[in-house]
Amino acid sequence: MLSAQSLSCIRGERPLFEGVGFDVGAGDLVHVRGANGSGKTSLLRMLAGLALPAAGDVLWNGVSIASEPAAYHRELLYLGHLPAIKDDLSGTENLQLASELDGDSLGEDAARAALLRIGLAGREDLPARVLSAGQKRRVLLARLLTRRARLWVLDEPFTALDVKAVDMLGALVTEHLAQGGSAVVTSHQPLPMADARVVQL
Ligand SMILES: Nc1ncnc2c1ncn2[C@@H]1O[C@H](COP(=O)(O)OP(=O)(O)OP(=O)(O)O)[C@@H](O)[C@H]1O
Repeated sequence: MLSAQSLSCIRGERPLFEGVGFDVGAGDLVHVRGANGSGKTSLLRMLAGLALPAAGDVLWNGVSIASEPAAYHRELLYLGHLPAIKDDLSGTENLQLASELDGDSLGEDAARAALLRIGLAGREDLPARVLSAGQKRRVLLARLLTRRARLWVLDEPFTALDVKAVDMLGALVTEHLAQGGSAVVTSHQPLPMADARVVQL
């Protein structure tokens, strides 16, 4: 269970938000909403342990994520809103590299299978630099298939996706929740998945 407790964020001199609190248990989906610049990405970076709150704390199963970061990161999959993929590497290589950075090992066949399922058949070996924006995002999203994590923290995952890919991602999140996973998602659009709890910044 993830617990955001009275989180405050200050950027420069400006308080962005304060007193933000919510819990995310097994099977829960939280939709973080707010205008451009309201602090959604800043909040998600705090939840991922990549930024410290000005006040408040983030707990995972009752323990501050700052005190046991390694244990927390094994349970977490954070996908930022800019495609964090290497342009010179193919989709397959990008997935394998991401897995290595997580301390795991992903076989080439498994990487290819994930890319196939995410709709990139025939594009597996192209350098990411020649992929379209939506295809690059699909490479990033393929990590949802190749890495087991109980908590998904996804920043604008629907950006640049076509209608089919939006449905596919919605189905992946729904499946993850049905298996007892949890997810925190930012999106300017209503989510295609049912029963999201909205946190408004
Ligand atoms: N390191 C920083 N120093 C100063 N200001 C920052 C820093 N990082 C972010 N900001 C500012 O904090 C505000 C919130 O940024 P953030 O990316 O969290 O917003 P957001 O809600 O995700 O926006 P969007 O909907 O446009 O993606 C913005 O005004 C941004 O310019």
